[in-house]
Amino acid sequence: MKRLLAFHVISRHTLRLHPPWHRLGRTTCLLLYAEHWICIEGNIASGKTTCLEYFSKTSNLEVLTEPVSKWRNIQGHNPLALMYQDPVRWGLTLQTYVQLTMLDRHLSTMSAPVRMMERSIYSAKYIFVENLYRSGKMPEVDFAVLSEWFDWITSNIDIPVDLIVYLQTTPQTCYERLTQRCREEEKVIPLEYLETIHQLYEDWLINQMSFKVPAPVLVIPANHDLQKMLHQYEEHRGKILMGSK
Ligand SMILES: Nc1ncnc2c1ncn2[C@@H]1O[C@H](COP(=O)(O)OP(=O)(O)O)[C@@H](O)[C@H]1O
Ligand SMILES: Cc1cn([C@H]2C[C@H](O)[C@@H](COP(=O)(O)O)O2)c(=O)[nH]c1=O
Repeated sequence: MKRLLAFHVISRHTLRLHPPWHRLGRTTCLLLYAEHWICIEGNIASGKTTCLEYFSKTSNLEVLTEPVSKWRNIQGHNPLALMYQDPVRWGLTLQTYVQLTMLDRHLSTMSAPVRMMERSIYSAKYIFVENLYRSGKMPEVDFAVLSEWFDWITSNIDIPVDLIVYLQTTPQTCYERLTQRCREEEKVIPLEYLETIHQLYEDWLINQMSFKVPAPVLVIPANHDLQKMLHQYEEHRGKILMGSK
């Protein structure tokens, strides 16, 4: 039992950064693989936070929401609002901070064997940085700096992801939910923006033709009303939490 508790506070990256982890007992090493890391992915306002909220009532499960509040307030500045106002000028600023805060989430000490996290360092790069760059709103040099940072992080630090749950919606549904949520910074978002983000997600996770997918993908259709969504989460509970069929 002691070993089990000890295991909970040792994450894989800690072991990697502080060798020699191979000296740990055999039991500990076996238990390492009992960890289960799930990332919930989807377009803006697709229902990720709502999904996390629902699963947060599950025992032995830790939920990590996106650090949006940090993106809206760093020492009194709002890089999220700045980016929407002037993406060419502030895209790098926001995305640098997103990358840092996502990495911090990935590396934070686990308090339960199952961890469910909203988005990931991967989608920040493959969806949002990529979108800024492809749409001509991120200068080439900014994209190069972010890309080198991302490549360094992902080749030198172990970022375990065991399952990606993709909440698949239409851009129109997200537009309606986003309008209803009414986050101040996002009032300038047009439907076309959500269409582009949607396509980037589809190419990454469904068509798997743009970037490496770091884990198996479970697709959950997410246009449905809340009741049906909760029903679907129950249906998929085993698959999501344990990776079982
Ligand atoms: N299945 C659903 N049907 C209708 N509205 C929903 C549904 N899921 C979430 N919402 C609402 O849509 C908005 C965005 O949901 P949220 O969970 O914050 O999305 P995300 O975290 O993906 O941005 C919120 O106002 C939320 O209450
Ligand atoms: C990861 C990431 C997010 N954003 C923006 C997109 C949205 O306006 C918010 C996140 O809200 P959501 O409801 O959880 O989708 O942040 C961004 O601009 N860049 C990013 O890398």
